[in-house]
Amino acid sequence: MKLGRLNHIGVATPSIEESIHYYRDVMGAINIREPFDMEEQGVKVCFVDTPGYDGTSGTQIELIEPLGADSPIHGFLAKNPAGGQHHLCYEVEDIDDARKWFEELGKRILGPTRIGAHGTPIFFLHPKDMMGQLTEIMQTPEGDGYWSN
Ligand SMILES: CC[C@H](C(=O)O)C(=O)SCCNC(=O)CCNC(=O)[C@H](O)C(C)(C)COP(=O)(O)OP(=O)(O)OC[C@H]1O[C@@H](n2cnc3c(N)ncnc32)[C@H](O)[C@@H]1OP(=O)(O)O
Ligand SMILES: [Co+2]
Repeated sequence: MKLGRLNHIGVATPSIEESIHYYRDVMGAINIREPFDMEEQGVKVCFVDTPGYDGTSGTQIELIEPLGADSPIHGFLAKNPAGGQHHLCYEVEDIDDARKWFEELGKRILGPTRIGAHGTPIFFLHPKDMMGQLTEIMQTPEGDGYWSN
């Protein structure tokens, strides 16, 4: 398996609205995308571009706020009420190959492969098997050209 780009840093927050003010007014972020709900994933999501992000490549901050009683990030926010760094998301060329790779290494995969916030297949790896880091693996969007260079 080949490690791809760091697509985004997931940052849990009790309030995306408050976090937008922070990234805009304290951190001087220029491009803050429209928040959107992902009910099936139990989160409201808002992407903040970091310098160098050009719409397809570069790293974004992915702000995530709990959505619904079953949100998977309630536990994290109970332990970290102000929020904070929640997960890292790396790109891969083929999500099925990557899933097989981690399964063969005995890493716990959290739930099924499903469609993530960028509209491509993703899965999560348990932090306890990944040096303490909740890790999201995401397939690079079609037509991106990253893997053919
Ligand atoms: C999909 C849309 C979007 C995208 O990019 O496409 C997203 O990224 S959505 C992100 C939100 N969704 C998820 O995080 C799904 C995967 N997460 C989970 O299944 C849970 O959050 C889980 C299992 C990682 C943690 O569950 P819970 O909070 O209920 O806590 P546990 O007591 O079960 O945790 C066990 C153990 O892990 C530690 N932990 C929990 N969260 C994290 C974290 N983010 N980073 C590092 N470690 C974490 C927790 O403290 C426990 O450790 P212990 O030493 O036993 O206390
Ligand atoms: Co994510």
